[in-house]
Amino acid sequence: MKTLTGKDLAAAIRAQTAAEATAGPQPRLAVVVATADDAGLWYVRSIAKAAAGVGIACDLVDLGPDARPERIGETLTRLSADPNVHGVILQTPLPAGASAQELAGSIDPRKDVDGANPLSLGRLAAGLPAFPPATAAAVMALLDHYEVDLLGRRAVVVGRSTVVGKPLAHLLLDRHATVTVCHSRTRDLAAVTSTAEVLVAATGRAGLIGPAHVAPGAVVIDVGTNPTPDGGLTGDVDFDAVAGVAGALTPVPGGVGPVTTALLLRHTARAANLP
Ligand SMILES: NC(=O)C1=CN([C@@H]2O[C@H](COP(=O)(O)OP(=O)(O)OC[C@H]3O[C@@H](n4cnc5c(N)ncnc54)[C@H](OP(=O)(O)O)[C@@H]3O)[C@@H](O)[C@H]2O)C=CC1
Ligand SMILES: Nc1nc(=O)c2c([nH]1)NC[C@@H]1CN(c3ccc(C(=O)N[C@@H](CCC(=O)O)C(=O)O)cc3)C=[N+]21
Repeated sequence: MKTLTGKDLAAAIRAQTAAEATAGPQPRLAVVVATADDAGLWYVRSIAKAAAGVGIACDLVDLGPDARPERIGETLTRLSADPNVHGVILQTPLPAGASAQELAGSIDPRKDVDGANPLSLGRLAAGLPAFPPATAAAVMALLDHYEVDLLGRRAVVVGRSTVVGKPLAHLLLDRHATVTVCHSRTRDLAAVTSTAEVLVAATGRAGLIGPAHVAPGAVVIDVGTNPTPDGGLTGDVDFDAVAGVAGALTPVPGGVGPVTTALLLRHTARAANLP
């Protein structure tokens, strides 16, 4: 079994991004936050740190956990109109009553570096240029980096969220995989997932995917980042058990996560260089 780590790939993407970011005017990413959620704030801090490392300016726009949806929408509109800002993301979770999907409609698609605007998802589905969500792009980057063949292969995605499952299904389809998307209402999940040559888990359910879910030799990508009681992080895949069946498997931490952050920054540098 091969462990598909993301750390070296992320470092390579960051190095390339640093070169792109320093070639022209400094790219600027605005991160809009309206949460007190620990995981959300951890991710925001890690974005800020990584941005500093590649020469991208990162503005945290903290509206507080009680921000009203109108204020969040106005902020996204203002940042989208600001010529000094090249990338805009809205961190989740949001205050009760605020819809991330609805609000992300206020992010200019040209600055939508995490593919959150429904227009971006529509363009992706239509095969038009758009930034895919960084996480979905990270899964593709890992598959490409490890030269996993997709043409005509059976790919199964577990999870149908707008952030991961749905956009990823489109990206895999574009690469000519035969794609099946599973979710919480899927009957006999293991029967479906065990047909996959490429299996992606993005459910937020620690250990959901066990050896019975995986075909011998399959490539398994674990998107899940689930907090453990001891303050650590674990995936949706039972790593040790599945390692005995899979041909290749991404670890958590050290798999999709670092590549996600690196690609968010790459998207920001590219947004700054759009004609
Ligand atoms: N590493 C990274 O960069 C990132 C990691 N993540 C992680 O990925 C995971 C998924 O995130 P996200 O997509 O936002 O989560 P959501 O909660 O939005 O979606 C989860 C999806 O999994 C499905 N699901 C839940 N339970 C089951 C089950 N028992 N069997 C089959 N399907 C199930 C849900 O089905 P239904 O639609 O029916 O409810 C839903 O489609 C989380 O752990 C998150 O932290 C997310 C983004 C980035
Ligand atoms: N619209 C949206 N886009 C996201 O990209 C998004 C989101 N919503 N909601 C929350 C999740 C979570 N997320 C992570 C990204 C990187 C790591 C990461 O780099 N983790 C390190 C480990 C960190 C540790 O060890 O604590 C790793 O996996 O190696 C984790 C989690 C992005 N998310």
